[in-house]
Amino acid sequence: MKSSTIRTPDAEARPVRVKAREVCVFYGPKQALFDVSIDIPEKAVTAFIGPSGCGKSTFLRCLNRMNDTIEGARVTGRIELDGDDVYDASLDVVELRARVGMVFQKPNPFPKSIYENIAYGPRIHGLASSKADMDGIVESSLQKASLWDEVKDRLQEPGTGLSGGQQQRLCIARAIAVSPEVILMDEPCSALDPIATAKIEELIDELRENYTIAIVTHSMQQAARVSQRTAFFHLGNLVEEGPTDQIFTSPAEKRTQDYITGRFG
Ligand SMILES: Nc1ncnc2c1ncn2[C@@H]1O[C@H](COP(=O)(O)OP(=O)(O)OP(=O)(O)O)[C@@H](O)[C@H]1O
Repeated sequence: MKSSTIRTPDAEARPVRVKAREVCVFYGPKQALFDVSIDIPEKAVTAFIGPSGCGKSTFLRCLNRMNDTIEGARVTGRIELDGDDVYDASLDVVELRARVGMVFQKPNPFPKSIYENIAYGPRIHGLASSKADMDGIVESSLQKASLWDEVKDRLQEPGTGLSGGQQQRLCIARAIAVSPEVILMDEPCSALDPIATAKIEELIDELRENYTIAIVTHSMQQAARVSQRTAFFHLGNLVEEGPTDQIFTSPAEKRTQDYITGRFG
């Protein structure tokens, strides 16, 4: 596939980082996704919305092969990251998951210190050649996740001792620490209170300057606040996708209109 660009409402055309074509997913005999094709541009947030069970998380997990970990799951079609076939048999999946990081619904820090939560990934990927190097990666990752000031004096304390919102920012810092190109977020605020949610949304907005972000959200308000592009899924189909303001104000499809006006969902 040729490289291309895509327009986001805030800026000039952005290069496409992730290309999915005719992606189908099966869980055993049951088909959960039907021929999903989408381009995801860099330095923008793409939101996946739609009613429960429509396949948003399933599709997100295709992008870094997290579905490989689900027994009976099968993916067909093609997904490219910067032109590389994500499902190529010779591709190193551990490497892929460093390039395409993931943040989950419930914050899931390792049962280790705050420092170790960040240092673990860079260590296994050989990204630091000295203790000073590693200290630098830990600090800059926590800075980028807007957590440094809150934890700099307690780096040796357990990550699990932080508040829910801090834990989620720790998980974002952990993803950032291995220098990903893409960050996937699966309802990253669903376990958080409104103040912690606002902080994460602010952070997502900052992160998009440097990363390609795809986020699954149940909240249309959140999609409208944080994303530049929105994709609406229904019953395993990608119904339509486009600039967020267009999807919310003048969608092309009646099903999208019905969903965003609360007629179902
Ligand atoms: N591990 C699994 N095994 C079998 N079926 C699954 C599995 N995970 C998801 N499914 C099914 O695939 C379909 C899509 O689920 P998915 O979780 O991707 O939807 P979703 O839009 O993210 O839903 P929600 O918003 O409720 O999280 C659903 O019918 C679901 O039951």
